[in-house]
Amino acid sequence: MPKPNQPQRISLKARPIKVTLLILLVMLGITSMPSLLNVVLPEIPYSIYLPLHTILEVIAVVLAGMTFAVIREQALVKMTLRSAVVACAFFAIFWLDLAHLLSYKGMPPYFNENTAEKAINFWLVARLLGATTLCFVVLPLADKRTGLKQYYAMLTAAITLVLACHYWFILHPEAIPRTYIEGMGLTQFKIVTEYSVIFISAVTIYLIILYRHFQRAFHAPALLAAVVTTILSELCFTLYNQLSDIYNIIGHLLKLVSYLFLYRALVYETLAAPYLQLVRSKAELAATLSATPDILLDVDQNGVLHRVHSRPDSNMSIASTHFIGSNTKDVLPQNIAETMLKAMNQAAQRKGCSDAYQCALNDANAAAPIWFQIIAAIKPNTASLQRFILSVRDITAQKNLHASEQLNALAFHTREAIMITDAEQRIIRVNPAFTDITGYSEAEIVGQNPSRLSSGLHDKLFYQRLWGALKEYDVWSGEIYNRRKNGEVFPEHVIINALKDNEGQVTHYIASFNDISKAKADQQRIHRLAFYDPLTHLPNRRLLLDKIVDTQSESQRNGQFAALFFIDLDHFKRLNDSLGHSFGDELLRQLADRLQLTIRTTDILARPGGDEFILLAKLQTTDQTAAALDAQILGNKVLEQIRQPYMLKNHQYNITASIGIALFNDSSNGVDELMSSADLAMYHSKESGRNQLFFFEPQMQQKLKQRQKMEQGLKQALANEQFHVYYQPKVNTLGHVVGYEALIRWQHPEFGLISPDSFIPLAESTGLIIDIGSWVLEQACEQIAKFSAQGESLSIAVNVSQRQLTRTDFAELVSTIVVNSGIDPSLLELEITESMLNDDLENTRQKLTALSQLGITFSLDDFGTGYSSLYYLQKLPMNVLKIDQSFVREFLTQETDYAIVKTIVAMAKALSLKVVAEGVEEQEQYEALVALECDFFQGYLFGKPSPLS
Ligand SMILES: Nc1nc2c(ncn2[C@@H]2O[C@@H]3COP(=O)(O)O[C@H]4[C@@H](O)[C@H](n5cnc6c(=O)[nH]c(N)nc65)O[C@@H]4COP(=O)(O)O[C@H]3[C@H]2O)c(=O)[nH]1
Repeated sequence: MPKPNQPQRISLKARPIKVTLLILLVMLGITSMPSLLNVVLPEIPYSIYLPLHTILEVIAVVLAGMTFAVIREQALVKMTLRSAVVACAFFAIFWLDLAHLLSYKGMPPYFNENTAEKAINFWLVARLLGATTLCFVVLPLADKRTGLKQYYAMLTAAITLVLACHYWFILHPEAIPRTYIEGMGLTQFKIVTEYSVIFISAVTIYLIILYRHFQRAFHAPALLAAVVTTILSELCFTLYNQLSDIYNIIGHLLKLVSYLFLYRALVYETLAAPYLQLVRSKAELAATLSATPDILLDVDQNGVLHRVHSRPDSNMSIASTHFIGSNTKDVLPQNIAETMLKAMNQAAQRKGCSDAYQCALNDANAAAPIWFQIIAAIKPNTASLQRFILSVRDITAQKNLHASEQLNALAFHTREAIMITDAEQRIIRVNPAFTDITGYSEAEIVGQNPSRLSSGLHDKLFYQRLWGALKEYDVWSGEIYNRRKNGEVFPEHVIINALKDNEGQVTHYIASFNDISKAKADQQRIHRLAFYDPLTHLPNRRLLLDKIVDTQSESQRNGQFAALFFIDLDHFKRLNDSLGHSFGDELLRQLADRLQLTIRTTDILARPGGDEFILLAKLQTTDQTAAALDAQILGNKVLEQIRQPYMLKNHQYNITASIGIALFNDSSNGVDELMSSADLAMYHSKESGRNQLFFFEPQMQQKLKQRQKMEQGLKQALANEQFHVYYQPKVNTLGHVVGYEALIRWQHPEFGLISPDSFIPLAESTGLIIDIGSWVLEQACEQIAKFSAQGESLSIAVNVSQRQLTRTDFAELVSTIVVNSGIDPSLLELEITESMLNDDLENTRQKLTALSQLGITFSLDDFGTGYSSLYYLQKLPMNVLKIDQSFVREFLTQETDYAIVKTIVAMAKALSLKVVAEGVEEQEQYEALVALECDFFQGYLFGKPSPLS
């Protein structure tokens, strides 16, 4: 059965038609045989011929009429050019054949006397029209749609043709060329006309074959048979001589057969095809329904079930058939019935089909809800109650799949890059994060091997271990350096999982990774900050201590010596004070670079802070003397390098350093002890005139131990009341005591009386100076109060350390003590050394100003040993300048010292400051200083520092 939508090719498979064509060919052979053999066939008596002709023609006329009627009906439903032309042509053919039948010789007169030519004329026009129509019918053009107007125009033309034929053939036959002459037979005109019909039919056959691939609304094999039969029929009409000739009868018979074929081709097809289509559609529908997993319900607008279709194997089929006649509201769960109603309402509104509604059935026995999809469609041509076809589909699996797909998709779109490969390690999928991190789009990387990302930084062994772990444990995680599309190498933390099937065969590998460049950079930054000095990028104290411990254990193992060099720059502070901190920093940077180039790569140069550097050098010898020699050579090299001039922003600067060296070849001494040893040696080097190196020697050890003991004792000294304040008098030009300087002493139980020079730096470095300083201040204030109580207005000068001064609450601390003591603040003088004043001068100024507003006075101690900056004198609320005793000591013999003392006095006068000369030990010094207009004097000449009894 040809499919309705496929072109109907010419195929003579249709059996009856094949047989008919065969019979026709045989008939052609038989009928043409007498002509070919020149045998004269016997004539049929006209009395028999006429009724026979009449019967055949009546059948033909009826067929033509039926063709018109059926095609016309069809044309009114679906008007194409073909149906319109065939209907109108067969309307004309019906009338022309009828006229031919009625005007046949021997029939009652048809309007006037019948003649053979009159019947032939109607016949010829009908045949020509029939052949031309068939020729048109096969053209693809005939499939075009047309309208009623065109149809009626064609019908009018057909009627006009019929009327014109009647007019000419009945009233004016003489105007028509002769077709038959009694006794002579057919004229040339008649034969040519018949051949014309044959020619047109031959063209039709050609066209049928030409357009055989077109889909056409007729049965092509039957039409082909009709056209072939027409040709045979026409051939017969060219052969007869007498009207009652046997060819004439055969011709009429063939014409009838041709009409039957035509009817089959055009009419039967148009009637049968839709019916067959309907049958086919029904069968297809039945097949579709049996294949559909959906349950189909026929429900009316009230919700009453009329029909149910479900597959026999559906688990709802039995139950559903029981529901017929029931209302969905009564037999279905409420939410399902409501959803159905919603779908039906929407379908009714749309006059068609609803959306797909979803609802869940929460079955108590089921682990999860069962999901349904419901679609309603209006059932056409239903009576008063609107009916709907509802399709109910179980979409639970689909829903679950969708949910799991969504989950998968969600999991796939993480910030973590995901790469999936097949078992052959071909990448089959990557996620957007992969593209973000690597720069490769999915299209670029799919199909490639992951080695495309390789950085080349890992060796074969690395990958062997990776694949080994994957094989054994199905998982590997670690850090890999890979390469981005732009060539940049980046670290990633990756987890690779091997996925296996039921047989244990690897099907996929899934790698998920994070770009840890930033984390690594942060880690490095934190490491740098924690272990390196930000200025010089050298290891800091913490890292150095670790390295010392490592080196100590290494030395312990191999007995080789190592040396710790304490390198302290000489008078580095001067650089900061004169040129500023940025110059100081620059020098430290340059120095670090230089020393880095001087030392071996195995040596470690560190900067624990300030102007201090520590060098840890492995000496690679087990002999102490050789080690000391090596260390000395290295130390001198370092000193030499440090001594080289520095270019600091166009300023040439020279500096020296003092180095202390401690050797070790075991870990018997702790790191702290080792550091203290080197430190001590460095101090020794400083004490010995700087710019040199000293080894830590055993006798230094004694000092070191002493220092450690002092440090421990210092912590308890205040509580144990071991401190005492000594007072040294200050006299005026008349030699009268005008005040005292408070100088602390420490009465150590083991070491006896210790001078402040020995423990103040220790107190400074440990921070104990804060409490000690406050204690001295309290003592001094108490003493002033005592003087005042005795009626003596004597001032006391108290030394202030840098650590005290830098405290933010310094001013409050001092003022509280002063206020609590109830003394006249102007009797308290705070001594500040110039070297304390470089850091944050403004802050210091504010504190001193606050205290000076209280009445407290200030003196600048050790003036002349530092930069003797006028700037400080100008900025700070100073009252007194103290000339350092180093100038006083030899000023009478040393001209420069004399000049300095003289200048300082003159400068102080100019700035309205009082001058105190320190360390006056001789009468001559005193007199000379008086002559130089010094205001006050301190020294052993007037009294050593001692307790006031
Ligand atoms: N050769 C010689 N020396 C003389 C003469 N007259 C005084 N001296 C000594 O010179 C030092 C003067 O004190 P300084 O310059 O403030 O130097 C002080 C001061 O900077 C510091 N100091 C003393 N007591 C305190 C204190 O309570 N707090 C703080 N922060 N530092 C203190 O310790 C330093 C040393 O103090 P001292 O050992 O008491 O030493 C005192 C004093 O004994 C003399 O004619 N010849």
